[in-house]
Amino acid sequence: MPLDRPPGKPHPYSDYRDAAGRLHPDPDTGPDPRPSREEAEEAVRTLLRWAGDDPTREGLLDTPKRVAAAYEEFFAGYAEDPRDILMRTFEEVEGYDEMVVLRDIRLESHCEHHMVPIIGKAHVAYLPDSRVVGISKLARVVDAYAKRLQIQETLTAQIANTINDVLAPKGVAVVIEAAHQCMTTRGVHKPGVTMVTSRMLGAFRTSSDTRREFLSMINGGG
Ligand SMILES: Nc1nc2c(ncn2[C@@H]2O[C@H](COP(=O)(O)OP(=O)(O)OP(=O)(O)O)[C@@H](O)[C@H]2O)c(=O)[nH]1
Ligand SMILES: [Zn+2]
Repeated sequence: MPLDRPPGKPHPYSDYRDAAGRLHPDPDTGPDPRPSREEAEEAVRTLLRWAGDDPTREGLLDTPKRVAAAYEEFFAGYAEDPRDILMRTFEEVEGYDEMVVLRDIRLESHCEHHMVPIIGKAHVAYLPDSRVVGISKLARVVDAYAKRLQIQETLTAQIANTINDVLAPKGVAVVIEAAHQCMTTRGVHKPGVTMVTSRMLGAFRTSSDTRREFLSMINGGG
């Protein structure tokens, strides 16, 4: 069955969908299969040699295995469909039309330019219309997108757009504040710099009162 994959994304496993919109069941055996674990470990040995070390010395023998396991954690988001996370538990509610805000969600991601950590926090809010989700699901959506190679702008927009699409709320707001290790431990070497990005949709975009209420809540005023 032909799989619909957005252009310019070589291995976003969670975006492999069949014609019915279902995720491809197994990216390891599907078309354009994922490299094997052995190939990944061999690539780590190559990088170790390139860095100037000896992958056969005792301290490095298990390193390729550890790095592959760490990559499974860092990039677990490719195997997740953030839309499913939200669809699993949404409920219809009546009578609650106030803002729901989850602030200070720990964020761990990796920059797509240098593959080094982006560490910070995300604040997510929505104004329910008829659907609400278990709040942990908002944090899971943040993780599902964060555990991929990212730039912060894309990450921010993906989280907001997904919540907007699935919950169809009156509005969504996402703010991310993060430090990029590619700016602290290499390159320009500027520790203490925080990048702040936001995406406001619906009422958060059109109503300055709503936006202000959200910003005051994430700044500790709520
Ligand atoms: N807009 C944006 N830029 C990012 C993000 N993460 C890293 N960058 C920047 O991406 C840019 C990549 O620039 P290049 O000139 O291609 O790479 P580079 O030579 O390694 O750049 P330097 O970091 O300046 O040494 C750098 O300016 C990074 O600071 C992000 O999330 N958003
Ligand atoms: Zn970077």
